[in-house]
Amino acid sequence: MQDIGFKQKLRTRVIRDRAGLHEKDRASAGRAIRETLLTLPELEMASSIAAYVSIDTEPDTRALIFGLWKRGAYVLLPRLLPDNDLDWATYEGPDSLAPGRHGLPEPTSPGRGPGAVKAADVVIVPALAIDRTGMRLGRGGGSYDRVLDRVGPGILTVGLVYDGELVEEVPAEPHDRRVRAAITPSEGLIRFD
Ligand SMILES: Nc1nc2c(c(=O)[nH]1)N(C=O)[C@@H](CNc1ccc(C(=O)N[C@@H](CCC(=O)O)C(=O)O)cc1)CN2
Ligand SMILES: Nc1ncnc2c1ncn2[C@@H]1O[C@H](COP(=O)(O)OP(=O)(O)OP(=O)(O)O)[C@@H](O)[C@H]1O
Repeated sequence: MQDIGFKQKLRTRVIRDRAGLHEKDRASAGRAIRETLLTLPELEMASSIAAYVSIDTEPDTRALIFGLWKRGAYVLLPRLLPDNDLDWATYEGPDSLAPGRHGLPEPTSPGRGPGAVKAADVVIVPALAIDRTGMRLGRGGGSYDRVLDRVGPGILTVGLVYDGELVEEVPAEPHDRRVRAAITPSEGLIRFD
């Protein structure tokens, strides 16, 4: 119970700190993260990649998604379902997104079901904070805990955070799932196992 309060405090702190960032910080963080990802061997070899379209103050992922698609990868993007689970559909270019629930930019192509993420070779995950064991704090819908549960053991799951969001400890509840790596703009890729 104490952990739930701590989780909410950490979430509020990160969201407040992110609100102080400027558009250029978001863009430059996105650029650094994209550079790291586009040159990562696992990404270069991946034929199918699950990603997400950045919103608000998240590090920008649009150029990353476009870059992956341009080089011929099959990019899966989430669609938020009523129970906060995620459906997956393919990115078909910048004009193939439209606002869904909460105004999230979502793919307009047909949904392939929550299980479709199992076909991804790499899964790129949003996060507010990640600790050095890979424990991750999200928005609180539990969407990605379900996603990470479905993904096989050999698949790279990577959370994208700003510098300073790689923290000492993210409090964990039993349903929480770890990512195998994180990327920060300054440190690049950090693997946890
Ligand atoms: N870019 C991005 N896409 C994502 C996620 C994410 O964290 N980032 N998600 C990660 O799981 C899922 C969407 N989850 C979301 C859940 C709530 C809100 C949201 O803004 N909700 C309220 C504010 C808070 C609230 O009332 O609870 C709102 O509409 O204002 C947005 C996304 C899937 N897609
Ligand atoms: N496998 C699951 N099936 C259904 N509900 C789940 C599952 N895992 C977690 N949840 C629910 O979702 C909520 C998750 O809260 P938590 O604070 O852990 O989310 P989060 O990991 O920070 O968010 P997200 O993964 O959406 O970014 C809890 O209320 C939990 O009961």
